[in-house]
Amino acid sequence: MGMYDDVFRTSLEDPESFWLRAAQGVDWEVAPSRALDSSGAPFYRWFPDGRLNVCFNAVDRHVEAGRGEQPALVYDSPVTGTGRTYTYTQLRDEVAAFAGALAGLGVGHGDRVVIYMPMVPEAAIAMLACARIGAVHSVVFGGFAPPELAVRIDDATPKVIVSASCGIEGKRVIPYKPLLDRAIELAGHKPQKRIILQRPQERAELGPDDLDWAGLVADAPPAACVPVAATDPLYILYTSGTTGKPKGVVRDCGGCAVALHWSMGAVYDIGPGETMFTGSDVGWVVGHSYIVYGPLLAGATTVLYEGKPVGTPDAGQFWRVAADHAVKTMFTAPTAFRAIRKEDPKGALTADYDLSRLRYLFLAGERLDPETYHWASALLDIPVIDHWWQTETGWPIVANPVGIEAAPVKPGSPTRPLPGWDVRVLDPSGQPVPVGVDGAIVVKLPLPPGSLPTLWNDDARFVASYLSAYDGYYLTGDSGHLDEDGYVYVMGRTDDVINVAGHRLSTGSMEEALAAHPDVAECAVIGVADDLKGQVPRGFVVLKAGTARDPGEVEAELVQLVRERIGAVASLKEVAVVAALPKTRSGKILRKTMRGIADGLDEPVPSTVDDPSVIETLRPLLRRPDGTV
Ligand SMILES: CCC(=O)SCCNC(=O)CCNC(=O)[C@H](O)C(C)(C)COP(=O)(O)OP(=O)(O)OC[C@H]1O[C@@H](n2cnc3c(N)ncnc32)[C@H](O)[C@@H]1OP(=O)(O)O
Repeated sequence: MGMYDDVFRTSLEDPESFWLRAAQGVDWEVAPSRALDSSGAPFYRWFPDGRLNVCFNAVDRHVEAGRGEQPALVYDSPVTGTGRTYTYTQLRDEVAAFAGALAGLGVGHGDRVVIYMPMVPEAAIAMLACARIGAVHSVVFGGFAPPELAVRIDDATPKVIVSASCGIEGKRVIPYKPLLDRAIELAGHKPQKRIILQRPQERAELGPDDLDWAGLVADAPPAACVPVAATDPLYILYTSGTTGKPKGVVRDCGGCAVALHWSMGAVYDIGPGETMFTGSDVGWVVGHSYIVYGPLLAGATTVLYEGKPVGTPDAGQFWRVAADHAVKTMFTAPTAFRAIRKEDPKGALTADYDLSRLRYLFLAGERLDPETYHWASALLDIPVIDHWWQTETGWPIVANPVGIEAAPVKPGSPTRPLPGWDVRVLDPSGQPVPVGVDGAIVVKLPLPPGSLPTLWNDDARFVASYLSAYDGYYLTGDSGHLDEDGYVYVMGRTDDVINVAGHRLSTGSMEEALAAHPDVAECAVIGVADDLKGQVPRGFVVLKAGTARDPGEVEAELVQLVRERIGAVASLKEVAVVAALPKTRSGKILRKTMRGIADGLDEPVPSTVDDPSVIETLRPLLRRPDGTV
């Protein structure tokens, strides 16, 4: 039996000892006497009597251990032509100062702070500063439009919002202040203050409730780390559900610190002094876990990159970052590699850089297609590791744990479940499906530390969304199968959530946006396969009877409407006005059938269809975006 089998078995047979041992990798104010509290099942709590501070673990303890001069965070920004390295001492001082500024505004233990920022070091500093004083941050991805930000403000009810004057998207400067002002206007909850980081590319005009980051920090006394309960929330991160209202995934302090610290060694093979580069955004869980908390908890160096894989200015930037900062482990989404490959099919730009320190490429966020896997493997000649996880889980469920024991790779599979994750595949009646047969991928409860204990202020939705489909199991919402070696194959979603360039988006919320147009009677949004982004949404609308508008005009307005309501990141570029949508006799729109036809599958028309001719009329339009056959 191999090392992986041993560790995996122990983690499931004796989780108590396994996770208490892992907890020793973290510094505690009060060490936990036990790992798991099941008394409130299905609500589980990890390290119930432990007390710690996550910021202390991510920053201060490395200074105290004598590594204050080691680089902690490297900011690399081709879009501004600037960069900066923060040592652990410098990072501690900046975080303590900003934490002092927040405390001066009355932010304390349990208060929420929304962070709406581009990829600047101050985003990570703000997150760590919240953790330092026991406040709960909620980072909102900068690509979301004001209505999406407003919904999150209303749910998290923050005392303070931290933002910046602008973000930079390639060559475009995007002023953030008007977006923030609009969101606050739309929200019912009004935060007391907004702190704005002024950037030289576009300065914001500050109003009476706005405070300038630099001025505030200059006058702030540094704040000390406040120990909190391991079960206290560290952050809330919203993720798309099937309806328009996003789900506020809660992460607790103790579980997050222990699991991320453990994963840094076991999964990513990163230890103190080594460098990890995660090409993502702090607005996603990948950014929370593996740009900010994971590498810092491990005492490693993290690279925070403000740029794109291509176009800022070229497809060699990931290689430049890897070479310049002696990166050992790189982590990004498959889309980023598909974009690089499209620009530089032979990977010729790698020749310009010394990649001898790069040991691993990790990919996640969407399905890794075998073609991209083979291309990256051949180009880099290092292990390319597909892994699968979710905002809810906080760290990987399935991966090839190179820090424990590397398993043979099977392209198309992220390998086997990691220790702590008891993954099963079930049929609709709750029975395990045979090897090779697709079903719902679930995880037997309790989930390991670091995964969501609940949804913010919504225990009922937590149970309804994740725990009610199969008693005793967490429903991942992904479908797939296991093979004879226990390898997991994740094939798609079981709901209407789609994955566009590694961004999880709700077709339901796009439909809500389309339905808000005064000329739209009904609509459907489906995700269709896309060579670059994995999936892209396509919208189909039926106009209200008697509408005399030009369909092309309405289509363009609808594309713009989704951009304004959800954000450019939704990437809804195609909306078609149609005469009717295919439905069952009971009136349910046949989205799955539409999806199958659009993806070129031999999709059977269900016997419950009301009017088969509607599908036949739509078929050419579904197959080809321009309607040609
Ligand atoms: C494992 C758990 C998880 O799954 S957590 C989620 C992990 N996912 C990720 O890390 C995301 C990976 N994807 C990416 O980083 C990007 O999509 C990459 C690959 C870099 C490509 O970026 P880009 O060329 O901008 O395409 P895109 O599809 O992301 O963007 C579509 C439109 O949205 C815009 N956008 C994007 N980000 C922002 C932002 N922060 N602020 C404002 N706008 C943004 C883009 O500019 C683009 O706009 P447009 O349609 O071209 O006008």
